[in-house]
Amino acid sequence: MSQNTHHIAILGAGTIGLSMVALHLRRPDTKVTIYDPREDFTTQLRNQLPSFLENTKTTQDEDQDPISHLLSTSRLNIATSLREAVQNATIIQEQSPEKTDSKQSLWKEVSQYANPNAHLWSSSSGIPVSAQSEKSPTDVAERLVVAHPFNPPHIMPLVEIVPGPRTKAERVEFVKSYFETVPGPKCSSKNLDQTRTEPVQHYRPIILRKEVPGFVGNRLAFALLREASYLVGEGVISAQDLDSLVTASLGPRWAGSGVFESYHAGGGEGGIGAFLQKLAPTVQDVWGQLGQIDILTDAQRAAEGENAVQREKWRAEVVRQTEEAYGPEVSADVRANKERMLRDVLELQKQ
Ligand SMILES: NC(=O)C1=CN([C@@H]2O[C@H](COP(=O)(O)OP(=O)(O)OC[C@H]3O[C@@H](n4cnc5c(N)ncnc54)[C@H](O)[C@@H]3O)[C@@H](O)[C@H]2O)C=CC1
Ligand SMILES: O=C(O)[C@@H](O)C(=O)[C@H](O)[C@@H](O)CO
Repeated sequence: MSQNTHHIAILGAGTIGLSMVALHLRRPDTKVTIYDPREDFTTQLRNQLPSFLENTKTTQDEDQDPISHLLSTSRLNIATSLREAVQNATIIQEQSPEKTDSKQSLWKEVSQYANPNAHLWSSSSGIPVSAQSEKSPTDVAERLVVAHPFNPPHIMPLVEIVPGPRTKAERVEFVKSYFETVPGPKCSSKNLDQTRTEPVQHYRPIILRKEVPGFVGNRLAFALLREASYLVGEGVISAQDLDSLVTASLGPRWAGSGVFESYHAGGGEGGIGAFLQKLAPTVQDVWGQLGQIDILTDAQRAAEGENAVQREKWRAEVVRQTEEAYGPEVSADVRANKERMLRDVLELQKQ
């Protein structure tokens, strides 16, 4: 194994943190130190991490307990404090709870113990660098970049890179080139052509040109979630039928062509310009009538009391119907099947 070029401190090893560990360990030139304050962390690590690693086949002996193998070779290390995790790291990546004050405190503590040249990455879904670095020394704002993954990062290729207004360009270039050179997951389906001789880039980092709350991926996803929730709440369609509608149309379409390329094709002669011209009345009608619903914070709900019920009546219906269709939570078997499908779809995209 090559000399460890990258020593990565993973702060927060929940859903995203563990998936990121599997992602980073696919590079032969990395070692990972994990820190998480939860009391049952080591148990959770041993129970959960192997399923992520099985997709990446990082151990030579498939029968060997992968965690013990990684710990014995020091490719994986467990820290008992944040200070221990970051003190020798070249890259520090947080996957802590999506709370601004929590991330601000984390970076402030990191700045006390980390190497002043360490790269600082946040996996946040929507909290920008400018907010996260507010309580830290200036150099944190210059080093910190959001590298927002889509779940599960050990498989999903998007890394949404969101620099802050003071993030130095070389920090952005580094995170982009790092993820571009992370090997992809193994494909699951044997009937896909596995004869490729040259590796194909798997991760697709995309750099945003300015900060916006929610970045881009989640703004798009949450716009669809809002309309979908409105339509279910109004009784127009069931949650399960809406999901089927998406997987029978938009889902497969968008696996091959994005929003604008799809409408460019849909416009026929004249492309998207013609599409927008021809469909303008219908599109404008729909845009003018999209669902205006709210999702309240606990504080807002408490403050509004009875009124809150009206503003978010859709929520109870969406939860009820989704649980009725799919059970109280997604089972491990279903999750594994969806991941297998995802790996195959991504393999097809490369062909
Ligand atoms: N769950 C998802 O689908 C995605 C989540 N994200 C983002 O990733 C981050 C983590 O999300 P999840 O993994 O879903 O959360 P999670 O709740 O599964 O894991 C968070 C972990 O952070 C630990 N933690 C709490 N305080 C900490 C601290 N001060 N230092 C280190 N660790 C600490 C907790 O013990 C927990 O294990 C959030 O910012 C979230 O927005 C990004 C993309 C997708
Ligand atoms: O959808 C995803 O995987 C990411 O875009 C997210 O950030 C998550 O959905 C997040 O919003 C929920 O934790």
